[in-house]
Amino acid sequence: MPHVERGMVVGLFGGSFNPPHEGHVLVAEIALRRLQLDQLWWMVTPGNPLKDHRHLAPLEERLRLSEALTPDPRIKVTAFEKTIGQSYTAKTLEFVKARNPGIRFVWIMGADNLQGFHRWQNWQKIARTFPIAVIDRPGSTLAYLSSRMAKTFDRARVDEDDAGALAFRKAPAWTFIHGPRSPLSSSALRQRLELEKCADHK
Ligand SMILES: Nc1ncnc2c1ncn2[C@@H]1O[C@H](COP(=O)(O)OP(=O)(O)OP(=O)(O)O)[C@@H](O)[C@H]1O
Ligand SMILES: O=C(O)c1ccc[n+]([C@@H]2O[C@H](COP(=O)([O-])O)[C@@H](O)[C@H]2O)c1
Repeated sequence: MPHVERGMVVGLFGGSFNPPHEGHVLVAEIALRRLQLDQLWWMVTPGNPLKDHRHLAPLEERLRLSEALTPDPRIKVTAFEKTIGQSYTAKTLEFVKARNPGIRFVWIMGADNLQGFHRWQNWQKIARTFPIAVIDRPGSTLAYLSSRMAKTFDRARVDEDDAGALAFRKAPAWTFIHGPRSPLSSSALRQRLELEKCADHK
């Protein structure tokens, strides 16, 4: 787990990063700036519990590519979930919180994940324990209108103009951050790579 100093504000950005891309970097940059983070932990998951792992690249490769994409020293690329044997976010966050007293954490995710957040293990516990920042993504901008998470925690929504203080709010507290958006996705990149491979073999 990355080293932190007491009093820091740390964003936790979990993902498959299969492969990582500039859309992820944009999310990290927006989160660092708008949430006024001291650090952002780019947490490469051993495997999203809800995704098929057949096309998941090895963790070492996803780590290496993530590191190459993120020169900002405030971004700490880590795969500590593998070390602690965890892929459920609720469990990981419980562990992180217990190990780091005096640190303020914010969970960060793209707007597409807001739509399915109610299928995550102990999702309500996550939302009642950690402030959450949802970053806009093409195709999911209106997700907050329909998602179960947004409806359940409607009254805990914080105006994005106050995102800089989100880490200091008592959970449940969440915000939806609009701003520059990237249409990139790992699945599109994987598809393109497959097509290129097929073309090479012709
Ligand atoms: N272009 C993007 N804009 C905003 N958020 C994004 C973008 N791409 C990924 N994210 C967010 O980054 C986190 C990690 O995403 P992930 O590694 O699954 O990438 P992905 O591009 O969504 O992958 P896939 O296409 O395989 O589902 C998630 O919270 C996801 O919502
Ligand atoms: O804990 C869960 O049930 C859970 C279900 C789906 C996704 N997650 C986490 O959400 C993060 C984003 O996942 P992904 O695959 O969209 O990049 C990553 O850290 C996953 O481990 C967690």
